[in-house]
Amino acid sequence: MDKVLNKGEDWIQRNLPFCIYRKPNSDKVQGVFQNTDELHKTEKFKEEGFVFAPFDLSKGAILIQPDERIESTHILEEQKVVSTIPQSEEGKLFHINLVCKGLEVIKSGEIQKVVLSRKIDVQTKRQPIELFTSLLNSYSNAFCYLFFHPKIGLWCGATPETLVSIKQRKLTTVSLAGTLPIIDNSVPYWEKKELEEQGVVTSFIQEKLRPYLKKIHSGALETVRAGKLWHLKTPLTGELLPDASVVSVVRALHPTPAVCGLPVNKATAFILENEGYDRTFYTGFLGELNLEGKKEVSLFVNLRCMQLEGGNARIFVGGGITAESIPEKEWEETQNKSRTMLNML
Ligand SMILES: C=C(O[C@@H]1C=C(C(=O)O)C=C[C@H]1O)C(=O)O
Repeated sequence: MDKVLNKGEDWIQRNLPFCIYRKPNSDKVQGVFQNTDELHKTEKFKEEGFVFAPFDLSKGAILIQPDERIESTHILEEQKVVSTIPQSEEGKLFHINLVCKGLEVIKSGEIQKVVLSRKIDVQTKRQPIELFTSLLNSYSNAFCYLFFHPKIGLWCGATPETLVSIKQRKLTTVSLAGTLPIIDNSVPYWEKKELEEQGVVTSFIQEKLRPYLKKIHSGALETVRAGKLWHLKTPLTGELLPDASVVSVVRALHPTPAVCGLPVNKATAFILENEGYDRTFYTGFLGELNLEGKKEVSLFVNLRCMQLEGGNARIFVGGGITAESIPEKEWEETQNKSRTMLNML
């Protein structure tokens, strides 16, 4: 077995914290391993390590200290595993009611957009390293990871969404929203609803970043593939002003309306009151923090992910609700999104 995967396996056996991961379109698998089971947190994002932050950032972002770091090259293999797990209709009524409630608040004018989500519990016999290998082979353009901390749990995912990357003071992020299933590989026709929804996310990010950047450049709107789904994406770049800190940028961006809603405070309150479960680390973010002493970060939004516990896999899925949303379609969208992880089990 590959040395990074081997070490991950070893760290699970030894009950020690680590994250192994591969960045989008890279063949490099990297690992950050901590030698004690201490739970470290970061508030200022100035430390070196791997950060794993919850949706509710006030609960504190976890930091894995880079006591050991290794990397290797992963050669893609054809993915042979095809899931036999059927899609369940469980939770449909609750989710549809939740979307209807969201729509009422949107129609009252109090909220413009809210991202509503749910969890799906399924049994699996697959082992964490085996699952991570399947993610690597199936989702080459995603950020694939396997995270473990004995005091937090075991998570894995293949996210299509960058929160923010900062290299030599150059900032890169994306506005990602709008979802359609991939059918026959043909590029989809985007309706007004999706285009508007994604436009709102783009404007929010631009506004939020303006105080920290010299200039902000928006690239062309693209249709991108994430597993069996299409999304709309606008790349955004800029140069950080000399006094702009990483923590201020992260706090300005998180949570974006792609995972929370608008206005952020009201959408957050609606989510916490009505979703009926705790998102914990789903729609939080994760990634490299100042590794090798460089003031560089590479953070991704924790989407298309699941938490593994014993033989249970808890998959998390959600979607943006706006005035034009149709509850039944929103349910289907979460079903489609769940396939990204379900197909690995
Ligand atoms: C919330 C999720 O995805 C987010 C919501 C999207 C949407 O509403 O269309 C699209 C991509 C993500 O920004 C998820 O995958 O669970």
